[in-house]
Amino acid sequence: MTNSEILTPQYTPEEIEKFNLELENKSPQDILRWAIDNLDGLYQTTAFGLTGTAALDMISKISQEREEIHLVPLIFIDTLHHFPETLQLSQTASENYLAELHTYKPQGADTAEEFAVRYGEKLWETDEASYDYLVKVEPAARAYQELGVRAVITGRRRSQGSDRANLKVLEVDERGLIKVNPLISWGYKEVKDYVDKENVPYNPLLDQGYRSIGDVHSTAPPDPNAINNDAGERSGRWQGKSKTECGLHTNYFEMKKKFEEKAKNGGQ
Ligand SMILES: Nc1ncnc2c1ncn2[C@@H]1O[C@H](COP(=O)(O)OS(=O)(=O)O)[C@@H](OP(=O)(O)O)[C@H]1O
Repeated sequence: MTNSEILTPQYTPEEIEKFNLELENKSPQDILRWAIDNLDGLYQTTAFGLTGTAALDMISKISQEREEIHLVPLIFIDTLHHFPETLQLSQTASENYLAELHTYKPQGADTAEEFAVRYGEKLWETDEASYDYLVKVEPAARAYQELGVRAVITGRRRSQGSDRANLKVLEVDERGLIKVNPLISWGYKEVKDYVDKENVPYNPLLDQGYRSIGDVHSTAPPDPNAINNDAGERSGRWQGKSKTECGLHTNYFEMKKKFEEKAKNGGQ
């Protein structure tokens, strides 16, 4: 762990707890207004999932009501294994909303082929933890450091279940990074209704039955019975495995330590 990876706190734990009590019953828009007004170094980290695009639209409307041009800048981690539809949406959505987009990729690879040459074929099958570290965790940490990120808006919601069921509006991670979850209390249908009503651009794969969209090799449409059912929203991810998170929202220092120890032992 290097000291430069630990952020100076913006608020004490007691203040964060107090803000959480105040924000718990607020609308996503009010949570976003609060975040924009009260957090330094604020970015939106998004894979352009339905929740993230809804939040982007809300931020754009807040900027309009305040007659401000600048939106919260976006961070997209291009794992090199996304669907073409997701990559296209990252371009069209950021351009439509005039939002500054910072795209980060794994170190030393620009394409899936280059990634395979450098780190091994189908690394997600042979060493999933190292894959997660290389494609998401390390690029995100690099983005946070290079851009001076101190707080991020995420698209996680309680209704997505598993580890997310007990989310708080504000969380402070092990680095001191503040994570804001503005749509925390919305279900899938509420998000979709908002997106439809406000004509928010969304991933066309949703119209083919997909719900939660990550890498091509670990994403499938959920069972049709789970469609529009909150519990099933993320059931198309990592099918047949107990895994429910990609590492981005897991303890950073633990992920990094495991990866570095493995690398030192020649990947064993
Ligand atoms: N590749 C990438 N780049 C930037 N940010 C990302 C990425 N993957 C996940 N996220 C952030 O995590 C939110 C939840 O994503 P998912 O439900 O797809 O789960 S997972 O993180 O992939 O496990 C997701 O919400 P959305 O904004 O709705 O995409 C983001 O805030």
